[in-house]
Amino acid sequence: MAQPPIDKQGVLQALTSRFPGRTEQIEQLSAIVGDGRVAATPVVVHGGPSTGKTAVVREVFASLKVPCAHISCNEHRAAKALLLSVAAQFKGRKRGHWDSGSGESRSEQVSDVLWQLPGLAPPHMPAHYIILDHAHRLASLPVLQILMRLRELTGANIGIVLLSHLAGGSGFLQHGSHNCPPAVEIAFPDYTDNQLVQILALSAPLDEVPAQDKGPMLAAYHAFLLSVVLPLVARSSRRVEDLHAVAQKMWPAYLRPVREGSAQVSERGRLHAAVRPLMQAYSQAANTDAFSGTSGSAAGPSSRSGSTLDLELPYCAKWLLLAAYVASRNRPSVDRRLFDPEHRGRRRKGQHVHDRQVETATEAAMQGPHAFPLERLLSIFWHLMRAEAEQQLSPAAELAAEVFGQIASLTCLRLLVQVSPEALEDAKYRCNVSEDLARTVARNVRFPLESYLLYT
Ligand SMILES: Nc1ncnc2c1ncn2[C@@H]1O[C@H](COP(=O)(O)OP(=O)(O)OP(=O)(O)O)[C@@H](O)[C@H]1O
Repeated sequence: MAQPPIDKQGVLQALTSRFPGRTEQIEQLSAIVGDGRVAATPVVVHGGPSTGKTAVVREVFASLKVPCAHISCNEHRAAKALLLSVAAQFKGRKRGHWDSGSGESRSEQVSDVLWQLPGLAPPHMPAHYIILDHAHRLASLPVLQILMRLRELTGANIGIVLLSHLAGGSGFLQHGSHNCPPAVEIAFPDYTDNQLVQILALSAPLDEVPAQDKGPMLAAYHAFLLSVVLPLVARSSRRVEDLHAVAQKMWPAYLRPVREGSAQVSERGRLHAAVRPLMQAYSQAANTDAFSGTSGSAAGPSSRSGSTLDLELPYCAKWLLLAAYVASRNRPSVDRRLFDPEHRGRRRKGQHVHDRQVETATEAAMQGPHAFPLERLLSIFWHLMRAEAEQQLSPAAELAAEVFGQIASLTCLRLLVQVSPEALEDAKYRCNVSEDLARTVARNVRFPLESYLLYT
């Protein structure tokens, strides 16, 4: 039976009211995938954790009824498993149900699966899409190149949407894959406080509130989010789920005076006083928690204890953190002196910190960490890795493969902060870890940090 035509305007309206703060992104994505033809270029949807990438992209596809396979690169990174899951989801869709791929023949070769694709998404039919979630985890793996060039390689009418914490232009697509076509980028910036309030207010517990009281109750909920939930949580986490969980815990206490008949819903001061003990208990609990407590404190992640990080961070992340620390403390002009073999040889003869260095170190400490482009971070990281490989302390090639995933993890932990999310080619980062912490990590991996800090 023929499908009724989609009311695109209605769909867009419904999507934008369902996802506050994402109107522009919904319109951009719908314009690309909504016309039934294949996107000429891959699409990279990028932004920090919990910025709505997965939810928005899935809903846009579902609402516009565009056929797609959704793959999480946290689960699948091997080419065969990934392609089998794509083929199974496309087949399941043809059969009218979704199939995660569990029943597929595991004896098939990658090439067998590839050649099934033109039959599942023929060139004369509407485009099918692969949505690759956490795509930065495929950076530097050959399967990413295959996926990016699927249409060219197989002739199937398949487009690709990559969801990632990193912009494609920031490097994860380019690294080792020069043949990839250029991508259209759609940025999902962090939400403002007002946008978070609008999002959280969508799930305000109003079901049991009589119709005539819903307006005042919703206004009270907004006030509650702004005066209780955001101040308590938003500095350590801006994840919608975290904020929502705290809102659920605190709301009954905030509303207790109204329930007991001792205050009106409009008496914000009295409602706030009722929830204050619970807020204090929450802050204290957070402060004694070595992880969330310090990240939520005014001092931020830079004050985390080194020993906690020693245990938590993977080896590759420690080297990235050290590279970031060096990048944020030294001026770019000293990189050549540090990493050029000739200069390095000279430095080895006298590794003491000279008087001038002590002065400039003090100046640098007063100025705080500099922002640096991703490209510079990677360059310093590769140099450190090369030095590490020379000393044969660890398998540097394996570390290199993990690098983009670890950058994303450090960004999630806010040890690395992306300071210019919109500027794609020159996305900039800042490393906020304290000197003590940097030294602890350096000691842990036996890295002579002192001799890499030239400052000027
Ligand atoms: N604008 C929004 N409106 C309503 N809910 C939202 C919005 N943004 C995020 N959410 C909700 O927040 C949760 C996390 O969103 P989602 O998983 O889409 O984020 P993400 O950017 O894909 O995160 P990650 O990169 O960590 O996978 C989901 O429950 C989602 O519905």
